[in-house]
Amino acid sequence: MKLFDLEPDPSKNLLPKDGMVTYSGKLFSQEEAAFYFQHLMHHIEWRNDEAVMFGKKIITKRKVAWYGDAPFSYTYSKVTKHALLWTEELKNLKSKIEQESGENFNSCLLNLYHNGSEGMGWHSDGEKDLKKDGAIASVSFGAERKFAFKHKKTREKVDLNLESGSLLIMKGKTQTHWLHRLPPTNKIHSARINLTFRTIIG
Ligand SMILES: O=C(O)CCC(=O)C(=O)O
Ligand SMILES: [Fe+2]
Repeated sequence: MKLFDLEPDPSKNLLPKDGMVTYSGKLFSQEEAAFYFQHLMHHIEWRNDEAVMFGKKIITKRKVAWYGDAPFSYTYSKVTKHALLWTEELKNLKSKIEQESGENFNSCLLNLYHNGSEGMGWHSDGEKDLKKDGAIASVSFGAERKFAFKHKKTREKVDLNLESGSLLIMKGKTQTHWLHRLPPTNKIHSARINLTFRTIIG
């Protein structure tokens, strides 16, 4: 019997309804997480993200990169991007996440937040290029940040902390009924890298 609820339980749904979010906690040791953080920081082709907001093209401070099985084109924040082909390390990460989640992925969006001033606003990942109700696996390395969900109708909120080396999975109707965000904070002065493994349909 588990006496204390300190360990994350990957079979527990964190959402009260209308979707499924599970948190596996730290899947990677501190050494592995440090290795991947450094490796990704230096070897990923990071670019400032372009988005269209209120009809104007803006460039975000956050950096992004997009990798996959094939040079897919993908429309995100109203701008079309093309995937680069997997690196060895990304392939290794993908197979570990596939084993752990029992899901398959064919692409990955990476985000680099240089410090707490950079975040991502409320959104859901329901773009038409994504498999409908497909699982999205989110892996974090570096600074621990808060992550939040908000129900689109009832406005109920669910928050959690995403630790370095951790895995979060969103699936089922989550993107239909819930928004999520990475809130900015003035308490964090170091970088975080996030990878979201996804399934693109051609
Ligand atoms: O950085 C994160 O944890 C989430 C990123 C995200 O929501 C996205 O890329 O769609
Ligand atoms: Fe997202």
